[in-house]
Amino acid sequence: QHQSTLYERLGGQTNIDAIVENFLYRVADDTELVGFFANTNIDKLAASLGSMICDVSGGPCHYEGPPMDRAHQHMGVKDRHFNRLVEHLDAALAAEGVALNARNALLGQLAPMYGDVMRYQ
Ligand code: HEM
Repeated sequence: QHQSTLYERLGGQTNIDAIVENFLYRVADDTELVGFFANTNIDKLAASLGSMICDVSGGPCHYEGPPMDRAHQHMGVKDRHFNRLVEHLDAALAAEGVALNARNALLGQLAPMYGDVMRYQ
């Protein structure tokens, strides 16, 4: 049987880009989170997130943005913000047709970044 990579199970880059868009709309609609992104270039953020998801899912990308501790330093991120963001990502994955096992696999790749995201809060 064909062994598909997580990248393929996410639907490749076209669907990853749709997932990122869907996710960013959910964040924009969340009054607890949107303020963090007030000074962020959303097009650049979308490209960076798309590259990171491609990279960690085994796709043909290499994330070249800043490390997660520096990218999030001194934002005042709390656990509840982190959890909400993960919920929005899971909802975006589901809305773009990603199966439960692939959703959990991607979230499992991102969850270990918690320590880095929180390092300089
Ligand atoms: C595992 C969890 C997370 C991952 C994988 C992640 C990933 C990323 C990535 C790849 C970037 C782009 C970095 C760049 O290219 O400059 C970024 C930026 C950003 N993240 Fe996260 N993030 C996570 C959690 C969070 C949380 C919990 C918040 C706050 C609610 C947050 C808020 C932001 C903001 C505001 C930026 C933009 C910073 C700027 O304008 O330069 N992130 N994140």
